[in-house]
Amino acid sequence: MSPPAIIAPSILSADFAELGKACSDTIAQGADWLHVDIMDGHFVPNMTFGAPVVTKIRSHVDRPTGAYGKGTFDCHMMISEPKRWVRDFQKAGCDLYCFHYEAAVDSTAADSPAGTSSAKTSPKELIRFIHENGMQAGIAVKPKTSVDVLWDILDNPEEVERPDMVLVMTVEPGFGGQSFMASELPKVTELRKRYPELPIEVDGGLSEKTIDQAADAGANVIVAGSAVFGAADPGDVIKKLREAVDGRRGKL
Ligand SMILES: O=C(CO)[C@@H](O)[C@H](O)COP(=O)(O)O
Repeated sequence: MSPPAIIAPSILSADFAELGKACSDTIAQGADWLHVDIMDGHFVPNMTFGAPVVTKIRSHVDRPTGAYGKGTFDCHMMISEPKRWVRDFQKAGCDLYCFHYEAAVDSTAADSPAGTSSAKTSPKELIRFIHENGMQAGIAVKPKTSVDVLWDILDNPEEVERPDMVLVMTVEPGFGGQSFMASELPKVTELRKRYPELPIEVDGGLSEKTIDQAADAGANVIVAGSAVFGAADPGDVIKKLREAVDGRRGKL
């Protein structure tokens, strides 16, 4: 059976002037995780914030008691040098460090302090490094990246080098409020067929209007920014997203 729904509102759509309160309110309204979008202005054409802000908002939400637990900080690293920031984000309170496949394999990444450069770091090595630093590891793919690049990584016999979650982007990363790309769902279908128990996250354009398609494909970790933070009743939206996913468990 596919894993249960995990609803992870993206705080990119929250009021940044009240970010700590937005985080605690959203968890109180029924969210499981908080999806924390980290953008460097290089890997994506937008910037958000770094580890110091994560440290501050972390104190507004109780830490999860186990893997995938309530209060998980799911940090989506839209950055060119994912290895460089692993230790900083672990110290800041990140629980799940989700890097982009495209950034890990891009050997044109800028120079970094010794031992921290992402250049020539394979996804497998990076996953191992994230695990060694006490976090769960996620791997994300942009819309133009084929899901075929993931089979070798997911089938790795070395458990410490296998990701705990795959994130399939359903928009081009960089901004909230974009239209959902249903064209990305065959990736989710294929992942769910091969890995019945793998947490599969979808991110971008998820709402009450698009959740049924994503849930039918087999996604169980649902990121929603504008749909949650723009709602009159965020708790009701979170509940409906959860019902759509959990209603399909056992039928996929
Ligand atoms: O990673 C991103 C954007 O790059 C997302 O997390 C968005 O923040 C989701 O926002 P909505 O599409 O749900 O408004």
